[in-house]
Amino acid sequence: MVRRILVALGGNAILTDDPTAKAQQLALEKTAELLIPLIKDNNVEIIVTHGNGPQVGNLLLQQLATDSKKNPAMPLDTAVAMTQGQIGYWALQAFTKALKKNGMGQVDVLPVITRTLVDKNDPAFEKPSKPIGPFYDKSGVNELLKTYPEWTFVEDSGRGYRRVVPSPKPKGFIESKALAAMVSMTVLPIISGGGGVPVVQTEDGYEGVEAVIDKDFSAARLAELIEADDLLILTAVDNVYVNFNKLDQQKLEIVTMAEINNYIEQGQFAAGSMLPKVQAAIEFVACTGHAATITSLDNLASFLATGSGTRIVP
Ligand SMILES: Nc1ncnc2c1ncn2[C@@H]1O[C@H](COP(=O)(O)OP(=O)(O)O)[C@@H](O)[C@H]1O
Ligand SMILES: NC(=O)OP(=O)(O)O
Repeated sequence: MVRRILVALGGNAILTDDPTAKAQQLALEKTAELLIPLIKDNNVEIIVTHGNGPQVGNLLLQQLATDSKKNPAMPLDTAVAMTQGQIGYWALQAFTKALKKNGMGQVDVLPVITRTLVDKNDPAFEKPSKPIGPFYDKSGVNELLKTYPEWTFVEDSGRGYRRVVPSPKPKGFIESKALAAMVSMTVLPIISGGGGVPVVQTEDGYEGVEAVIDKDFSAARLAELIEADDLLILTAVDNVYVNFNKLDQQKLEIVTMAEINNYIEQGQFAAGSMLPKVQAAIEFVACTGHAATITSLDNLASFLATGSGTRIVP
């Protein structure tokens, strides 16, 4: 039986300390190599989705640095599509190379631009919560607020401040039939990057909106759509912790839905970073009865060998 795994790549799988294209491409090459043991000789097919928070925020800043009349900044939905294309292209190069090197050149890697439906009345439009772009210290934030007083910033898990934008919940995929049909042993789809381009329904179709969808929520929905056996959320930490970053922090290994919901009620997981991952994992487990795992790329080998990482089970 083929095991189907939806892999959601977090920011650090793509962007490390160096935001140059070259460094991000190299990071993705390393990521692709680390994912190969998952599929090689294991009768596993993977479907990859990825974040775009750092890249879409950086792209907006880059655009604001030019003459706005001659070269206007693109709206956020277009910037999401641009980063889907950007990261999709890098992933295409990286995964093709890794597959070929490991004797799986018959697999075609296929990144696609896709749209994700959101509700135009989602309250998230009034309450920006999705961190994008670089981290700032307090003085950097104050400096930016002089030019962009309408921007909102939040402190992000002890790592500094980041701009936040609206992040409505994904309600479905416009291209759902094509996405489901793409999954096979000879295609490695890179889909719904950056959560998908956010669109709302209009009388005659769909219209892009100013938002960035959380890729962990869209990953959970996507995993349900393609009937994945596993949802694997890869981020910078090997495990989810309670009392994170405190002296008595404790890593979670196998954790039931009841236990994890209890930790959510205690406020153990930071909004905009770990909370959406945990909530996305819960959604997948509740909907499918399968387990979901949150771990790091570096821990992948141990995950394969022993199932290590934080595994949320029914
Ligand atoms: N309770 C927690 N346990 C583990 N990590 C947490 C916790 N709360 C916040 N975090 C932070 O959340 C980060 C993952 O979120 P984020 O960086 O937004 O993800 P992504 O990898 O998708 O970009 C971790 O690297 C860690 O710094
Ligand atoms: N769109 C999104 O959730 O991106 P990150 O995972 O990079 O924050």
